[in-house]
Amino acid sequence: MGGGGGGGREGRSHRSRTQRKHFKQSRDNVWKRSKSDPSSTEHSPWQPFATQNPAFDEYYKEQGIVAAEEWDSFIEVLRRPLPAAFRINSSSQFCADIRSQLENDFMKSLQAEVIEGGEAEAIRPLPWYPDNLAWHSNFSRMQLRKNQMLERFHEFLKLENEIGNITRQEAVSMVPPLFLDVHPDHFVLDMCAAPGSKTFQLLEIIHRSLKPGALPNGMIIANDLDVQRCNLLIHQTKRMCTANLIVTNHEAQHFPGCRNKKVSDASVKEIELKSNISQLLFDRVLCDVPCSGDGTLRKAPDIWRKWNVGLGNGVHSLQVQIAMRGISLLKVGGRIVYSTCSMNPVENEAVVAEILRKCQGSVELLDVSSELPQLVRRPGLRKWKVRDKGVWLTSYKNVPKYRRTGIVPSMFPSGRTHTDPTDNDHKPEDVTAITEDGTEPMVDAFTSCDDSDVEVSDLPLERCMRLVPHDQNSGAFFVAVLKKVSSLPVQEKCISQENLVTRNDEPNKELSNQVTEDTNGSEVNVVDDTNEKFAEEALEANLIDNEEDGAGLETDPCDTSEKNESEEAQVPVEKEADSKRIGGKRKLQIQGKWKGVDPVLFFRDETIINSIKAFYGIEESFPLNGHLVSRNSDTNHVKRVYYVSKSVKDALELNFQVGQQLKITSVGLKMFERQTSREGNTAPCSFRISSEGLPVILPYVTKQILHASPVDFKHLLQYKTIKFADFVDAEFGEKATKLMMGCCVIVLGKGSKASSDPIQIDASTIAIGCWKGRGSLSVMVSAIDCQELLERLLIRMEPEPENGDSLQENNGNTDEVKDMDDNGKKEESERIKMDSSG
Ligand SMILES: C[S@@+](CC[C@H](N)C(=O)[O-])C[C@H]1O[C@@H](n2cnc3c(N)ncnc32)[C@H](O)[C@@H]1O
Repeated sequence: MGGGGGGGREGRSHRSRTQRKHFKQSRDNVWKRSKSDPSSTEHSPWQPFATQNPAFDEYYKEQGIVAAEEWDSFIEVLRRPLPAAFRINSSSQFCADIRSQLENDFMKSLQAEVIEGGEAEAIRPLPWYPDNLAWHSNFSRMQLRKNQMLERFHEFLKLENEIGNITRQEAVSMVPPLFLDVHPDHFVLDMCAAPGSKTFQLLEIIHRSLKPGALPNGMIIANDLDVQRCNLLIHQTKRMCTANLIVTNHEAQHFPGCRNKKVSDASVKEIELKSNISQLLFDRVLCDVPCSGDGTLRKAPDIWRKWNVGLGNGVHSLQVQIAMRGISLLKVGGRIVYSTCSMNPVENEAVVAEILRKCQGSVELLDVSSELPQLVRRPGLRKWKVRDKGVWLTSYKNVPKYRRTGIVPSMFPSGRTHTDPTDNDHKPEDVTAITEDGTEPMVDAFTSCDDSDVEVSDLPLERCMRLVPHDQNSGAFFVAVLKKVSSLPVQEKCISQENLVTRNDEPNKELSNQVTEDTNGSEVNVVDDTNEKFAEEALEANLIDNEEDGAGLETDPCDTSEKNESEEAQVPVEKEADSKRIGGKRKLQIQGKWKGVDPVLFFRDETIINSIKAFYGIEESFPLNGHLVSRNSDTNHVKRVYYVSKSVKDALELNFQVGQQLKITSVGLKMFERQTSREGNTAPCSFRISSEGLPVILPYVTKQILHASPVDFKHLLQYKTIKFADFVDAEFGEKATKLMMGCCVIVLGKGSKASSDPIQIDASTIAIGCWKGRGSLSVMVSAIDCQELLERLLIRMEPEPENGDSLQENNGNTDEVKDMDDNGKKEESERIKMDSSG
């Protein structure tokens, strides 16, 4: 079995409910106007969003991101709602089934529906995405919701999305992980990961093509600054059922290096041989930074109103800092992808150029034009201008002195400072008068500049790529792929973490631009106080959180919370919930080290572990010792035990050795859950195997496991509880009575007498957790997972009328079974108390 989706996850419904609030805070569906939107009132009729902004037009026309003759088609497409796109989870057990359903069923049945935009197909695979795994639908999300003819397709998307078999994600947002070239043994850092659609994609890649029960050697650390968005990330990635993920909550620009200084260089090798790691270094880094988000205008038309040049300018320096930290944590030879969903060269090419300058040859901007050849992309710009306070600036030397805290040299193509102290130290009166509030003047008489002054970068920035909406009816994105070819240049000064987290806001020129290699032992090494100050400007600039979450929103049947949805659009991503300004100083993490997050602890209670091993007959080849974690030091009260892969185990051990620098908000795959039963202590093992963990441990389970015939398996999913005497395969019922009281595993067998087959687990094996009570067997799988499994079984299984086991024939027996079930269910549900607290 694959690592993903198919096994089912009980308790998901509960999780969905509790997480819904956060999902409402995504940017999905913002074509609906919020009640809090000042341009809409409770009583006024709905008004379409204004999809224009003169400052936007002027800015991008001048930057020349598309040729003048293309402008009209560019802007026309940008004003249209974004068509929906989604990706099939390539590591899901049902990946091939779902692809075939799309290719053979929906592609044809949807064709008849009204299609806007004049495209030929209702849905089609994205040509540049491998293996027909990503799909474009010409229906917008709004159409999918409102059009009854599309209901079946919409229901399919919702269910498969919730289960984790597909992920709704904007097409262009799927591009950066593909260029990262991730392998299953890679350590990957996703620096700004929430809401997690790219993290999910990365997880799919490392989990692809694994044998049942096998885990990849690699792992992913998914980080986000925002605690609430970390919850979204956790919710999103839970659907993947992975033991190879750590979710952390740090400022990416200060992500801890976890270097174990106690390990002398001489002994590093020895420690590595013991399969520990002495430092967190990554083979791949995804740097999908916070940005102005104007590439998502089609999905989030509220950005039309909010857009101003300050958004991009304000976040440039933070973007540089985050990317530089990523590079310092990257292994030599490793790849980093820098991406934004903004079209603005100041957030894109300017950042890449600054990285290249800072790295002085230790990082190479890769030419990836031969990768994904069917993806239409535009080369990066080598020439752009900076706009500030209504003025076009072609070079830093034109920046008035009083603006030099806001506009930095790295925003310009040359990156040069031109530090002539007499330059431009006056405030142009007209500029001040018009643009004091930071917004763009509408009338722009004084802003023209001579194009002959425009700087041209001498760096190969054409290797960057910009995806524009009218090329392939998508959103916009910017991607640059870089390779670290040698260690970063070593600078004399290393600034400690303490210096970074508490300091004056005064720019410190001496410290500017210091970058040191993390392998040199500095914990935090991208230092630029000037940048820090601009990063704060970015916070004030009301940065736009520009990503889709794709997951839970759509699954909320009571989709009434317009307010929440659009309020989120107004909340700055960079609000830094945990940062406070005190007396002009900025302090991070003032709420203590853990900020309410309990540390992760290894679970080493041998009595419990041995009882689990003995009860389920878990083979020795499945490593349990050292791979189990919990958040509770009192093992008597541990309710859930999580499983971590070897790579994650190594990272956790390192984290202990370095004084728990990583603030971990989520780790591990829920493997065992304490289960209490009204029947008393009759169950010899108080932990059940959770549905998430089952696919991983299944090949190693030798006791408490039975094959059921397709018809009995289906009845279990349909009716949830069945008395032993009522199974169609009497032998199965008999064997079930002989199981020990407590949790057991029921595997879908192939024939009518499946109970007599030897149990063999392969990639197509379907299994569920059940509870063996005194008189019956009860399914321990959530309703939605039962529904999904049933639907998959119905598609997969051929009716076999002649042997009495066909699904059709079985459907004829429904009443009988249902009656039996109703009794059994009542009886059983009183006895089994799912332990969902704590
Ligand atoms: C463009 S979104 C990332 C989208 C995500 N990669 C995905 O595909 O779902 C940017 C994210 O950066 C986070 N963020 C903002 N500032 C950050 C910082 N200094 N460090 C880490 N994350 C930050 C925001 O909370 C936001 O979730």
